Amino acid sequence: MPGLTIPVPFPGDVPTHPLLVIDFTLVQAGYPEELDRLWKAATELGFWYLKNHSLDDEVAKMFHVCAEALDLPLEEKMKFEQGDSGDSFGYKARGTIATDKTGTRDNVEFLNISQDDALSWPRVTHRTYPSIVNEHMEDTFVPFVRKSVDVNNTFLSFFEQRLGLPQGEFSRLHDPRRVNGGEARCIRTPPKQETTGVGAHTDFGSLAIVHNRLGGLQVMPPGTDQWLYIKPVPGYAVCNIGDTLAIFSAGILRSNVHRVMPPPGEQSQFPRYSITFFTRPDYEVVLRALRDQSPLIAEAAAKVPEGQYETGSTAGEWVARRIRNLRLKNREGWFGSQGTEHEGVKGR
Ligand SMILES: O=C(O)CCC(=O)C(=O)O
Ligand SMILES: [Fe+2]
Repeated sequence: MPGLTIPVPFPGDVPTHPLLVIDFTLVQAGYPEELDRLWKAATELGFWYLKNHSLDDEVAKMFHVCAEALDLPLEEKMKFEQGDSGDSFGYKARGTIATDKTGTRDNVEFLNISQDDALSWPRVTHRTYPSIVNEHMEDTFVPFVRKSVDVNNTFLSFFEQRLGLPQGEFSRLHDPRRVNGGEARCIRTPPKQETTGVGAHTDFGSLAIVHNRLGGLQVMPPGTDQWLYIKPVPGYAVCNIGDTLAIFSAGILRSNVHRVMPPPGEQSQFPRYSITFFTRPDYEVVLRALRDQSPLIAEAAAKVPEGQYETGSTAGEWVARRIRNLRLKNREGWFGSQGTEHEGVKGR
């Protein structure tokens, strides 16, 4: 299957950023040293490698089925396009969002399958998908979503405990039984690209688990202005914190800026696929720093300008607004004046 195995290794001569490696089995077992390292990763860079996540089989199937789905004729995929009204689920065609302040069009396409639709299958919660997705809901999407939800719930329980929140608070805000924005995403970038794939951004939701075979993902470490590749390591996922956890924790959990560039060196000759799972809060949850529930968060919130982490919006509205603002059709007249939708949490 083209693009799914690693055709050529990641080059040794491009600048990379090391990530802490977190062993999921040790997190589950509550090893204090592993938990300390996870906390360090989540609060300093907001990114870490995850090993022993036991998602390998599910991820292999996802790469396979997603490649087939993205191979469908454009006309067929367009029947499921996410549109310009802020919906995330469905197909996103190439060239529909800007990757920089001048309005350069992106060159990635992706397919987002809602967590709710996978978990309620065959009942539709949000929308329908191409038939190849439906055919593989039970053997591919549902198991991938279930296991990914479990991994992220383990992280959420630990973060809420370390933040001093009441037990079960993050589980309550990310309750899979309520309607939420969680989704599985399959991305494809064509080979031989020279421009940015996914522009600089922070993630809209709470947590992401990214599975990469080819390079391309880059982070800008805090306090620098340099982009560095995150080297894909076979069997390791890359996890990162998104904006909604940064908001709930008044910035204690770090949502760091990242982007996707063409794979480096010889890898650029191949199409790039990536598979991500995003956990997002339930639609009805109001996004604000949870200062009244944790002295630690109250202390952090007191150090930033009043209202910085008070969005006044529910997660459903807030994420939809961020997505709407990305779509080029909604952005006429933006370029040159207002910048991009990529500057992180600024009370939007
Ligand atoms: O493709 C990747 O490596 C990461 C994609 C990403 O950052 C995103 O979809 O938010
Ligand atoms: Fe991202």
